[in-house]
Amino acid sequence: MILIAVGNTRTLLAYSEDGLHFQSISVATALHPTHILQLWEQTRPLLEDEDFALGGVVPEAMQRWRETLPPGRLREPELAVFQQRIPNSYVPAESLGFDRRCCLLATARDFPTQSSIVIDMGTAITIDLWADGRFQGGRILPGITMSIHALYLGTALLPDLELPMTVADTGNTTAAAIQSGVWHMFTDALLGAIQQFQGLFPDAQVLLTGGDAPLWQARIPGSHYIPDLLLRGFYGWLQSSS
Ligand SMILES: Nc1ncnc2c1ncn2[C@@H]1O[C@H](COP(=O)(O)OP(=O)(O)O)[C@@H](O)[C@H]1O
Ligand SMILES: CC(C)(COP(=O)(O)O)[C@@H](O)C(=O)NCCC(=O)O
Ligand SMILES: [K+]
Repeated sequence: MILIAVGNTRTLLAYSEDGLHFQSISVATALHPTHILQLWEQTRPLLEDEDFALGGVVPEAMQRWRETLPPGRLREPELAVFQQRIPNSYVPAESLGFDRRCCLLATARDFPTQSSIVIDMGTAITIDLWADGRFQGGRILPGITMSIHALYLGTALLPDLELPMTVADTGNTTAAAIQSGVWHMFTDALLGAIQQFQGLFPDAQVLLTGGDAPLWQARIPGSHYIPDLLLRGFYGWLQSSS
């Protein structure tokens, strides 16, 4: 079975035999599924009767996948299984993002009794709290690239910068000032959320994932970077669905 996880920027295709180790590729979500499958075949040939599992947070891109893949070969994970595994008060229940669900499922399975703060640094950033055997709720922030781009779009004179950034406490060029502002905004927002959540649940560990997580890990003391957290949760979700 090939897992397809559609994020706002990147789509992951992955194969695993044990749910812990993944062969995967990350491609632009904007590409057509036919093109993405061609790229996948450079990693691992598709079987004649290959099964697929689809989840994501971009309805239009997911619809393209449904139209491209043979109907009998496509599974989508069930909300009821998530609701049973992850008690929560999110309303409406179905609105919680697929990526957040997957990360919570993997966290709850690996650390059922320990509190965890799950930070997913993707197109947007989510900070979700697993504690006392339930999803306690979380925060949604703009992502790093999106924030830098928003300064460019909303002003006449600010340039569009690319990651990674070099950062000073005080910037003495426009670029350095933007980098300093964005960097400190996120460092302070993440450290502040961690401090508040650990005030509620002192045993809470910090798990980091998502495309921008490697850039930030060094700034978050004691955090654990888990690159495949979403895929691990997605895989486990499908196993318990069948
Ligand atoms: N090749 C790449 N293309 C675009 N963004 C990338 C790439 N590599 C890393 N990134 C960074 O990763 C972020 C997207 O992270 P990801 O977890 O893939 O997002 P999503 O799940 O929202 O699609 C972007 O904001 C960008 O800063
Ligand atoms: C918050 C998100 C945009 C993050 O997605 P990403 O940036 O990683 O692609 C996504 O989880 C989403 O669209 N969620 C739906 C709303 C919610 O979770 O409440
Ligand atoms: K994500």
